Amino acid sequence: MEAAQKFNSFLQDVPKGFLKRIPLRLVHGVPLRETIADNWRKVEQFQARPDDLLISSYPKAGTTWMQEIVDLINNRGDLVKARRAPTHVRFPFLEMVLPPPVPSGVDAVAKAPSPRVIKTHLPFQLVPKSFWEQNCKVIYIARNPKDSVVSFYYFEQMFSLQPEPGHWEQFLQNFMDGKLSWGSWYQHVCGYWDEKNTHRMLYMFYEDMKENPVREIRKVMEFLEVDLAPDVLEKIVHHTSFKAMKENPMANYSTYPEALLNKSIGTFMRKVSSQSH
Ligand SMILES: Nc1ncnc2c1ncn2[C@@H]1O[C@H](COP(=O)(O)OS(=O)(=O)O)[C@@H](OP(=O)(O)O)[C@H]1O
Repeated sequence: MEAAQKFNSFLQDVPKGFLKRIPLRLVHGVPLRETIADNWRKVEQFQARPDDLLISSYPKAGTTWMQEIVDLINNRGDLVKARRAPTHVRFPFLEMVLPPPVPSGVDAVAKAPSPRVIKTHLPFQLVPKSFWEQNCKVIYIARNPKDSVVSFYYFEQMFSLQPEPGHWEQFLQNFMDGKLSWGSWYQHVCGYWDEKNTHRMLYMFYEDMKENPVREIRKVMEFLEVDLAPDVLEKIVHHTSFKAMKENPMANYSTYPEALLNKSIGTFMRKVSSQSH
């Protein structure tokens, strides 16, 4: 909890006026928040280490869910260790830029001890080259576009730095045109799919994880080369269920600063949609 308090306390020093919705700017043809675009050189030049694990997805595809699964696997099902800090503190978000003095994602990764588990929403072509040079493992999660865009729409209303989502019809059109943050859903999921056999990549589907979590978590264990007893696997399945994570303040973003995530509008984990079963 201490780490979360530190993260939140940074925001008390943020000058007024920094907490506002930020327009997007193209970075190599991909729309990103201007603050991310301004910091782009640092992201591009990021130096990965061979034992870094990258967890990547288009926004709202189940990144947080995968982060929790990976953390519990890495900690052999130890709940106390997995609850040492909230998601956003446990896993630095590579391209994230929050108002100063909050450290950027690149700076947070640099401070994290190895082996590092790093989050990104960058499309394949924007992932820093060093990840591939170092032959890092990557877990990619894809979710169907309908649920992704609905989830994104609600999230954009809550997250105070993202552009105003506006009316649903326009938001949906922007999604289909690849004009939302992190670009085209289609190019995102296809970009990683096309490269999945040329890199150490595990390509996962949100819907498969819902359908059969035991089977899918086993895949992640194999990929991470961790063998766990059946009862530990069962424990991980239980603690990474939607219900358990929604009730876990270290996994449900309820500790995220109110100034950034307006929780009076909704919750990070909304509900399990019908398509997701
Ligand atoms: N355990 C579990 N089971 C099923 N679904 C889960 C789980 N954990 C997170 N979620 C849902 O994933 C959505 C958030 O996706 P991300 O974590 O990728 O969001 S983010 O882009 O990193 O902000 C968001 O989807 P919606 O509820 O549809 O908005 C979360 O509820």
